[in-house]
Amino acid sequence: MTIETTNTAVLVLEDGSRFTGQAWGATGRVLGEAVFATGMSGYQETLTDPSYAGQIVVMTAPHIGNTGMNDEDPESNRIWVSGFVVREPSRVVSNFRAERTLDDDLVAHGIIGIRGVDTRAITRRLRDVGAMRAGIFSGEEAALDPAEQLAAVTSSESMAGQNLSALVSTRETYVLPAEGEQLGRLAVLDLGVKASTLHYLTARGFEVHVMPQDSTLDDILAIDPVAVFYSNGPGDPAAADDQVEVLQGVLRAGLPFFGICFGNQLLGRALGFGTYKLPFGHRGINQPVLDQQTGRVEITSHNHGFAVDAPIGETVESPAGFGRVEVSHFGLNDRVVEGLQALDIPAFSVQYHPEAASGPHDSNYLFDRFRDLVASRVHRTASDDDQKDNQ
Ligand SMILES: NC(=O)CC[C@H](N)C(=O)O
Repeated sequence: MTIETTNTAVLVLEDGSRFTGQAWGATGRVLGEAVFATGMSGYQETLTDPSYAGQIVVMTAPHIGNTGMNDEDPESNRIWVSGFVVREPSRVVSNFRAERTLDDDLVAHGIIGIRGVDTRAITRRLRDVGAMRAGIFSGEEAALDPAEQLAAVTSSESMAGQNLSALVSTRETYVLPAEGEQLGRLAVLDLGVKASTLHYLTARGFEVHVMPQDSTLDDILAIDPVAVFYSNGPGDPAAADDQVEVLQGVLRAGLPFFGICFGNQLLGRALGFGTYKLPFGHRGINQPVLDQQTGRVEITSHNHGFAVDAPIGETVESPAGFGRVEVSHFGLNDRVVEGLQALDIPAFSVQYHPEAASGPHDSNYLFDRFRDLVASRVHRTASDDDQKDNQ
C-alpha cells in the first residue's frame, strides 16, 4: 500500500496547542479525549478495547503497525478508539499471522488518524496539563480556521460525567460454554468486556452469560448464577448509578463478585467510596503494582483515567455497610488504588488487567483466585445439600 505524504492533518488540544502531521486512515474531523498509551506492543488489542471509546489515543511507541492486523487478537469486533495518533506507521507488515495492514483497517472502520507528529511532545503536554479534549482535523477539515477548530474542541463533551456503557454493551444476553470442570453460571455484566476476559473466565469452568449493561438485579438472579462479574468499560464511573445499585443488590444477595477496571471502580462505589479523575491516567503494559496480601510486585497492564478514593494501608468499614474493606493493591508509581478486597463478603476487584493481551501475565492468578472463591462456596453448598438429603 502506498502512503500519501501530502495530505495535511492537525491535532488540536483544548489548551490551544496544535501539532501538524499527515492524514492517516479515514479523513475528516473527530473529537475526543486525548490520552497517551505507552505499550510497545499490543496496538491491535488497544484499538479494539471498548474502554477506549470516546478517546483519541496517542501511542508513545514511535513505530506502529509492524505486525499488521489479524482476526485472532482483537478484544472485540470493531475498533473503538475515536482517533489514533502515531509518530510513524510501519511501511511494511512483517508477521506470519498478519491478514491486513493497520492502514487498511483504519480506513475500513472509518477511524481518523494522524501520523508524522512528535508524539513525545504531545505526551509531555498531556502529562503536564492532563488529559484534554482534542480533535483531529484532516482532509477539508484541516484547512479550517484554527480558531474554528479550537472552538469545536472546546465545545465538545468532557470525559468526566459521561456514561458510555450503552454504546459498547451487548444488546442481548449470550452464553459461552465452560471449559473443563464445570463450576456453574457466571453473570458477566458487559460494560465493554474484552474477549480475553471471557476466555479466561470460561477456561476457569464458568458458563459465561454475557448480559447487557442495563440488566436489573432480577435479570441477574433469574439465571441463578454462582457468581457475578463486572467488566472493564469506557466512561466515568461516577455516572454509572444504575449499575452500582444493581451491584449493591448482588452483594446483599451474598453472591461472590469479581470486577476488573470499570468493575473495580463500581465495586468501590457500591461499597460507599468515591471515584475521581486522574490527571492523565495510566495506559500501558509495564505499571508496577504491589499486592498487599503477598508483598509481591506485579508488572501489570493498565487503561484507566479514573480511580477509587479509598485509604491505603488500613482496614476500614465500608461506608455503605458491607463490612470491612482493604485496598488490596496499589500502584507503585503514584499510590493510586489498584484493587479492593472486602473482608466480610465474597467480593474483590482490580483496577488493572489480569487478562492483558499482549501481556504481561503476572496477574493471571486473579482468575484462579476467583475460581477458588466460587468453587469453595459451590462445593460447600453441594455438601450441605448432600447432608440434607441424608437426613
Ligand atoms: N478500562 C477500563 O475499564 C476503564 C475504566 C474507566 N472508563 C476509566 O477510564 O478509568
